[in-house]
Amino acid sequence: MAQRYPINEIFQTIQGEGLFTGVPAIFVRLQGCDVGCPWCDTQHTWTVSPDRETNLNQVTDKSDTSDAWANATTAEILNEFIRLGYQANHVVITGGEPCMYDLRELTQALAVQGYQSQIETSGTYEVLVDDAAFVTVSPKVKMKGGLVVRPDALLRANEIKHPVATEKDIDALDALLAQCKWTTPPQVCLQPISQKTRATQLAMETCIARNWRLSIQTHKYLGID
Ligand SMILES: C[S@@+](CC[C@H](N)C(=O)[O-])C[C@H]1O[C@@H](n2cnc3c(N)ncnc32)[C@H](O)[C@@H]1O
Ligand SMILES: Nc1nc2[nH]cc(C(=O)O)c2c(=O)[nH]1
Ligand code: SF4
Ligand SMILES: [Mg+2]
Repeated sequence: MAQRYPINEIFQTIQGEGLFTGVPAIFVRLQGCDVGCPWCDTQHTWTVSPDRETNLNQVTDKSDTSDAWANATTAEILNEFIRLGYQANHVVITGGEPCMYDLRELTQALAVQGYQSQIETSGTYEVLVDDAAFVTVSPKVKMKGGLVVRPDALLRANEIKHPVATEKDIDALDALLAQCKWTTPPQVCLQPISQKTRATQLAMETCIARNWRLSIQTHKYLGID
């Protein structure tokens, strides 16, 4: 039986974060996350509630954020891109926590159809994706229930996009980086949490000192999805 993915929303916009900032992208947001970051900007995706299941056309290009979700196969997801006339060839799979699901079928099909896929993950689950997928791991400092960033997820990362509020977040990142033995180290980006002035200042200063990249959530400054 074909794998199904719980879809919170599908929409086309500009990638607002990380190394691909500015790239037109189709976003596929999956429902479900048990990491519980207190500052998470997508808390409506945390719970997969059976009584909030709906049809796929209700969650594509939806105008508001909601916890409604639709189960869809890879073929149905790809058909939605065509039906909606999307032109972007970069596809961002995010959530929620997309790596709660086996993403190999979806990312392999995207590659066959000529799309480049990018996964946004916290690194708390095994990253099951096509070899060609670009993986962005966003480690979290203190996670609920003792969840940790998996070393294998960090090793698969093409980019580490670390959320920053205070110095302790930089220290936690340094400790993580010291543990990993990469042959090609991933790009490190610092992303200030919730556009806070102090966090942005700290992230900028640290990026300059370490030669890292600053990732501001440009879509929030632009007022787009
Ligand atoms: C909503 S998460 C979904 C994907 C996955 N669960 C993760 O955490 O990477 C997407 C990205 O948004 C970041 N993020 C979430 N809330 C944020 C906030 N308030 N300020 C800055 N970044 C935030 C996360 O760290 C992650 O890089
Ligand atoms: N424009 C835009 N860029 C993004 N980059 C990562 C996002 C996410 O929620 O994972 C996101 C998002 O929600 N919107
Ligand atoms: S892991 Fe991602 S989706 Fe889950 S709570 Fe944290 S920021 Fe939100
Ligand atoms: Mg977002």
